[in-house]
Amino acid sequence: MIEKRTPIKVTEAVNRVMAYAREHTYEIVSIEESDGRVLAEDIFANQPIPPFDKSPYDGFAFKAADTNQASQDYAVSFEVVEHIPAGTMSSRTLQHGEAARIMTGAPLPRGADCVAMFEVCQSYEDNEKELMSIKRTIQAGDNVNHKGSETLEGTHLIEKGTYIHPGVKAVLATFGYATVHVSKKPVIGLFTTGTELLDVKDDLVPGKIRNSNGHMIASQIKRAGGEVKMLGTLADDFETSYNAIQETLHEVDMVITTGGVSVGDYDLMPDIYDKLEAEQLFNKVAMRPGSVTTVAVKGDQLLFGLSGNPSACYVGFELFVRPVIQKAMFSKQPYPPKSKAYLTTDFPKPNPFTRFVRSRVFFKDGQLWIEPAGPDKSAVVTSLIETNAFMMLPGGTRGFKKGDRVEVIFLETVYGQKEPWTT
Ligand SMILES: Nc1nc2c(c(=O)[nH]1)N[C@H]1C(S)=C(S)[C@@H](COP(=O)(O)OP(=O)(O)OC[C@H]3O[C@@H](n4cnc5c(N)ncnc54)[C@H](O)[C@@H]3O)O[C@H]1N2
Ligand code: MOO
Ligand SMILES: [Mg+2]
Repeated sequence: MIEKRTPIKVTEAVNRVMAYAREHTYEIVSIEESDGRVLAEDIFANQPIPPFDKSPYDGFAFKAADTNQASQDYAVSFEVVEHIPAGTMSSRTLQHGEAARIMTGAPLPRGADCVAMFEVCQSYEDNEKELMSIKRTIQAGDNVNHKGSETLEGTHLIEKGTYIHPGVKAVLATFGYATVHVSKKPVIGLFTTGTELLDVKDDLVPGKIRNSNGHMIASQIKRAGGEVKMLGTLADDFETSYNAIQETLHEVDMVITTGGVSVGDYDLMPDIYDKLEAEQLFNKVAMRPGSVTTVAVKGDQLLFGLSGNPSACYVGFELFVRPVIQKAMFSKQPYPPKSKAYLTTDFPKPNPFTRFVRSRVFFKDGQLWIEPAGPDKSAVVTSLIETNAFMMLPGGTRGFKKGDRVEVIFLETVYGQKEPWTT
């Protein structure tokens, strides 16, 4: 008699796993190497932006009050007493009737309170003196980027847990962060299991297949932000598999195995978990594919027993492993974002369990549409080519029609959402 497994809801399974998700430690990397990493520190403005009153235009700086009498019929003249390129502080204080020729980004000279663009000024020379005239009034503060007008010193600007993208890097550079505290990538030990598995370099032989899960999951780990420790393929032999898994526990933050979690004669993972004295959080989830996904915990270390079937394996990773990796990296939004889209085609299959259909989501005419990416079978690998989302169909439903609104879980995005979604 095989053991009877009791399926639990996906949401409950995710919650059980996330109860063991922990923030990891940090490491320091150069700003150049920080792309795609996650900030492990809050960033406060250690200076105002801009750090000084500066000109946003190429033009002239002067005292605005000097233009009070100016009009289309009456030009006010200034003597141009200095030139201020960007990067240079003026050494003098402007007096009434004096102007400084100033470039975009240059600091305003003392005594000046406005800037007029070249386009509204007339430059000329008289008696070897450099002069400028203007036929309009300018108000104090016009065309000045005031110190601190963008950001005051001390402002909390970037939250720990923020994904580092080009815009974040621009701000880090502004504040002089040559090195950045980023979350250390969690190291995930990855075993593939199955006597039938060949290496990617091997020629096919009868009865065997190439190991695709290893490369797929390694890539999913990297996409989720983790670091992979490839531990190779284990034949379906209890002792060698048990020893290999046991030995690796102290070298990695968590372990993923693929295959061997169902009820077959060579599905060894449940017994390996028992011998490891790891507690199984669940061994059956009310979902398709990936219903046999098993997660165990030894001490506080998570062991993910993903299904051997490629699509089930893929789905199991995104639902259960990805949020743990995200949490380890301080993400405040560890769950894949969810929205709704219009179904492009009939999907007549009934859904006894929550179904995660590997799908392609896209925009058309301002609406989000979703279509199944290929045959919806757990053993299928080719439907993963076009997959950038899951269509999540609730358990207990009887099939869907073209044009129905269905739920979408996005996979190809670095932005998650704060709340776990419910099925
Ligand atoms: N009597 C029952 N049989 C099965 C059940 C069940 O409930 N009762 N569940 C089915 C479901 S659902 C799934 S999913 C699979 C899960 O199988 P396992 O997780 O035990 O995985 P394996 O038996 O090791 O392999 C299944 C399948 O996947 C292929 N595979 C395995 N590893 C890889 C790899 N690295 N790369 C590519 N393909 C791989 C393997 O050759 C098998 O074809 O069990 C059902 N059976
Ligand atoms: O767990 Mo299986 O993937 O439901 O097909
Ligand atoms: Mg099996």
